[in-house]
Amino acid sequence: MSHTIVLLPGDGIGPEVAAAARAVLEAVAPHHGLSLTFESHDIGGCAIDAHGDPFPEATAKACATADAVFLGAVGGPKWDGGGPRPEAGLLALRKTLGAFANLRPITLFPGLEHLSPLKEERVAGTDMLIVRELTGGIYFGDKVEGDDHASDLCSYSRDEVERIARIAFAAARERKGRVTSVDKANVLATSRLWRKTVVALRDADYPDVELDHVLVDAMAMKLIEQPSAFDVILTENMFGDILSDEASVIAGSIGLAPSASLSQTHGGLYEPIHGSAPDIAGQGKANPIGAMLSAAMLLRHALDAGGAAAHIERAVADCLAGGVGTADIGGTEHTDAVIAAVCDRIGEAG
Ligand SMILES: NC(=O)c1ccc[n+]([C@@H]2O[C@H](COP(=O)([O-])OP(=O)(O)OC[C@H]3O[C@@H](n4cnc5c(N)ncnc54)[C@H](O)[C@@H]3O)[C@@H](O)[C@H]2O)c1
Ligand SMILES: CC(C)[C@H](C(=O)O)[C@@H](O)C(=O)O
Ligand SMILES: [Mg+2]
Repeated sequence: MSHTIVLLPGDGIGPEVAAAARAVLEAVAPHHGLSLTFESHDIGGCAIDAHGDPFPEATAKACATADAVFLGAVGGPKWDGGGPRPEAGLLALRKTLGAFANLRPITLFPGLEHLSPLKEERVAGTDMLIVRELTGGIYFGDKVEGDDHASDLCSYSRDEVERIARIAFAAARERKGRVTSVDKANVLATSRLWRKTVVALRDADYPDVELDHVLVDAMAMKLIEQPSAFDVILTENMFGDILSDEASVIAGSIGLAPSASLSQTHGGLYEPIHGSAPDIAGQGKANPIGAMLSAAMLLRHALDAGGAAAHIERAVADCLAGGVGTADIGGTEHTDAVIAAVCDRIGEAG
């Protein structure tokens, strides 16, 4: 049986890293008896330019029927001057797929400890999973946008909190058994509902999982103070967005960080956590590793192909340990050379 993967390269470095995801998927597939079919569609700024819409109907249809969707990145200064926003296309995609559970693993690769802005002894042992709620909160509440006044409503229901918390508790059981829930319960009503719901769920269904709560401002500090203290970090949409960029740099570079956005009704959406990086687009400087590791997450979560996922992850780790890399991780290679090195390694280790 062939699996259909929709590629949404998007804008800026999006096409460069989407090519990396496709390359590793094509390299690994024959070793694991997988047959993959790829389709590419427009989203974001390029879709505004071509169709006047950041999330065209044809893209929505293709994504809905695909086994999984891979997205490069959207956005850029070209579309910042008013009119439709590229980012609206990504938010509509996440909502349409019901991709509520955004998993952002932050792993320190052996041999890359020196890249962290933190001292090596402080960063050693860092291995955390950020579980970010992705289809609720302030991103999706009612908006008022006027010249003299604007507002964004932040709203969460108990059900929305419970379903993302279940993902975090289940993940913790497969890891070190600890969840840190991050909120702003000293100020926000949504955070107080969040905390109450998370505590009740843990007590009822996950009493074996250790749970603590940290306010988001303190969390921004603690991540830097002691990143290795954390196992699973559970948080709402906007806090997760911010903390995951911070955490990615602790492990060396935002270019290394992958993500999976899981749905109850679809195979999910897979994307590196970085953006379209207009400052380096088209120069061969984009680190493709986050995209490749997102492709591995796609294999594991959407296609139940854990062996193929681990095959990509081993090839990536071997190449990084061997000093292959783009400038953001201290290397000298062009994006395409990193892609070629990882694909060669996949072939050798087949
Ligand atoms: N998922 C997405 O599509 C997504 C995510 C974040 C930002 N964005 C959009 O991207 C645009 C640019 O946003 P930004 O500059 O704040 O964030 P960004 O993540 O694009 O870039 C931040 C910094 O990280 C660097 N960087 C990012 N990815 C890299 C990679 N793979 N390799 C090497 N360096 C990398 C960039 O060069 C830049 O210096 C905005 O329009 C924003 O809305 C999109
Ligand atoms: C582009 C933007 C809508 C997006 C987000 O905030 O979710 C991005 O920052 C991310 O982290 O995927
Ligand atoms: Mg972000």
